[in-house]
Amino acid sequence: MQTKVLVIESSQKGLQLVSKLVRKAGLIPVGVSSLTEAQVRFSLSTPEEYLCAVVAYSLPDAPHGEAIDFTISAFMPTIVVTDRADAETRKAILGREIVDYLVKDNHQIYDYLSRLLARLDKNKSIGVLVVDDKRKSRTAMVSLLRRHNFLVYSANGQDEAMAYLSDNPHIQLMLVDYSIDGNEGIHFIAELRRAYSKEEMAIIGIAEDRTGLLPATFLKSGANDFLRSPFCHEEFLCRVMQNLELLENVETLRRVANSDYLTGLPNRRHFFFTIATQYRQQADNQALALIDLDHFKSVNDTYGHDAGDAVLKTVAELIASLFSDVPVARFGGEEFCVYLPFQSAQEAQKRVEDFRLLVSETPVLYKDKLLSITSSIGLVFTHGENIETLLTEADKLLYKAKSSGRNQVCARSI
Ligand SMILES: Nc1nc2c(ncn2[C@@H]2O[C@H](COP(=O)(O)OP(=O)(O)OP(=O)(O)O)[C@@H](O)[C@H]2O)c(=O)[nH]1
Repeated sequence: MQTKVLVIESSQKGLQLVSKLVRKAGLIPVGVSSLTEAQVRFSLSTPEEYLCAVVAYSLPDAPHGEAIDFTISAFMPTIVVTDRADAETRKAILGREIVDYLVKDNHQIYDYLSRLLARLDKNKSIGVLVVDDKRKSRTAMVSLLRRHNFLVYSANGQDEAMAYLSDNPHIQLMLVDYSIDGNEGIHFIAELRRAYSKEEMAIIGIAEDRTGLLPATFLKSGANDFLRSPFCHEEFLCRVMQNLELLENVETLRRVANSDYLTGLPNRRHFFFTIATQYRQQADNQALALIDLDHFKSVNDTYGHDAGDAVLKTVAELIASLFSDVPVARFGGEEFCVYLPFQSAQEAQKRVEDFRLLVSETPVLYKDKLLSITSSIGLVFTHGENIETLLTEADKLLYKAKSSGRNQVCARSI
């Protein structure tokens, strides 16, 4: 597991600060104050354990970036921290194959370093596709992206790019050059947008653009962003990072909007949306189970609200594991719902009955107490009714299960 970050910094204060940021990113700092110490530490450990290195440009025993050369030669993605922002130092740093460099002149850089470290870890599972017909610029972009731990693919035109896309669903970002296949870059992006929304695939258009007109054309054709070439290393990486962060923020919002905060199961709205979009054509042979825990109020009253929450989470886990192949939801309170498409009445009845039994046989451990729970379930089968009718009928059957003594499944066909 690559969870360690080698921090080489001679100032004690700097070492402490960077180590704190490394920990904040969920990683383990290994701090040393000189190149010699770094070499010793590294020789005593397994290289694969290191995600990257954060290295001060100038150290007492390595005044001209020699520590950077060491970490790069040890195949560690290297982030450089420096006090100096002069052109000569910048040139000396960027001449090496580093991930990025940070000048210690304001506090924002520490926030940036924190994001960068978290990204290097996440990037290992993110695919980036470079589509450019010019080998030199394609290779340069690939090299920059690899240093950031991305899974990088490169194509010289649309056909090759499409082949990569169909084989690699983890590709989330594309860099598309204007000039591919005879200046077809913009057209290609417009075509890509038929299959991939801006929220699922970020596309950055690239062009030399002497006219000033291309950025708008790219953006109007579906690109998330535009980069004018030749571009500098830093702008390229900032845009890549920013576009991926945007994609992730959208994904987080979507997840929060679609799921129940306590159990993580889909919520009622998302449940209906899934059924409406994924099962629209298949109304035959479907079943719906409405599940309600028995005497749940007394769990809260006797053991407290936290105990009630623990019960709800356990039941949600059982639902998620037994019905992982079908839409499920927490409707609210202690009520859950399971939709079973393409299943005979016998199959659905067996699955739901197995679940009821499992709940009754799975006491929930809360602090030092074992809490027994049971559930009542209304189950309805149909060959053609819509989901609203199924729900109304399942509700009636649930009421019957409650009034007939609880801990049972009441089922019927409609
Ligand atoms: N701990 C906890 N309790 C909740 C939550 N949502 C709703 N409840 C409680 O769930 C209880 C539901 O009580 P009732 O509707 O009377 O149902 P019951 O006690 O299970 O009775 P029957 O359904 O008739 O067996 C109420 O006390 C709610 O306050 C939650 O997220 N966490």
